[in-house]
Amino acid sequence: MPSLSEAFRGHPVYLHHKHLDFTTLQEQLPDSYAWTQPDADHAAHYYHLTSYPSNDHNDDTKGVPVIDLNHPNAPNLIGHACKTWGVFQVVNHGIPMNLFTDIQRACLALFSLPLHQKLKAARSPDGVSGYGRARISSFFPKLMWSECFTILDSPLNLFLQLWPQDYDKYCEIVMEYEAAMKKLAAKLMCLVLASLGISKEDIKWAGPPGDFSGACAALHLNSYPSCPDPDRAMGLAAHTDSTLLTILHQNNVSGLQVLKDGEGWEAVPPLPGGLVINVGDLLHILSNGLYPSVLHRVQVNRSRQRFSVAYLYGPPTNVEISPNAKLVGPSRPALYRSVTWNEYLGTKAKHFNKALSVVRISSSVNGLFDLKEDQNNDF
Ligand SMILES: O=C(O)CCC(=O)C(=O)O
Ligand SMILES: [Fe+2]
Repeated sequence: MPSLSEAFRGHPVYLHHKHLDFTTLQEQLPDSYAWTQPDADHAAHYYHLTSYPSNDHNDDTKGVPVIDLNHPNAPNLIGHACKTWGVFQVVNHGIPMNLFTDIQRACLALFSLPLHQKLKAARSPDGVSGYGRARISSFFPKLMWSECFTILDSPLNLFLQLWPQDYDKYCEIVMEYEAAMKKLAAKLMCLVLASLGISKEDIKWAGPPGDFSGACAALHLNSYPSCPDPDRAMGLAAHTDSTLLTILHQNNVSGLQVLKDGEGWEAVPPLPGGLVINVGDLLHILSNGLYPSVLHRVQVNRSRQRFSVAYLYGPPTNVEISPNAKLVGPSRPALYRSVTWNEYLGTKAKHFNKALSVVRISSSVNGLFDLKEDQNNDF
């Protein structure tokens, strides 16, 4: 089985822009980072969207659902959130607060290093681990106001470059964070599957103990520096994740937005200790289109640096993911052909915003399965 690292390396995207030092760009937004003309309406200009007035009679318009993982009805609440939003926040997830404080400390230390030091751990042209721009940058003509540090498996070799003396303590934090996320992701998988009427026994790669130990994952440490002209800049452009699930921690600076069908962009406010859970493209496929993979983006602000840590979780790279048999029937044909994560990453690298439609086999059923054909999807 190819490791996730090998899977990425097999499907490179080309990030040809040279790196700029954000600390020297605090006066004026360079044209290469200006996504809108001065005075243009940001969201309407880019996505032909306007915010619709919210409908107070409908619970689904009251913001991204927040779910207590210890709630006895958690699977149903999660199912409803996945179906209507493709995203929810969880609290009472069992991850201790000090792990968030530690990982934020690591982010601050890492992104505060001088550019020449960060570039010692730069992503290689065909690789995915290390320091650089978001992988989705290659699909856009303008640059994003963000930096990303991607970690697959162990951060050791990368951190040795950044902190020849101090690498150990930061490695420990990242490894502990990854282990905690892996456990939580398995728990979330069980809840999400239960919400679809699927048991973990139905998912072969979950393994006999049902702990999903063969799962693969990557970690994105993201930094969004304060920006001199936030209305014209873009922190991270709209995309969906190529994962089953993404677990996202954000520091207490807002900026994340998700697209709610028929409503426009909605902010996902940071909750102390809360985690944002995104439905990714592979879960969309597994659910036979019942759960939309959420389109999300990040906006920046003038005065505060934002950090986020995204745990991108998927199956073993060579396992076929297809609409689950329990969700397929005469009145509900399979909407997608089966695809491995490895193959899907290749489809993403080539077709980006059309990747889901490339693996789709049936165009529409009673309007139930509403694929956003023109959305931007990426890891
Ligand atoms: O920074 C965020 O809130 C989102 C990050 C994200 O979407 C990603 O890393 O894929
Ligand atoms: Fe994302």
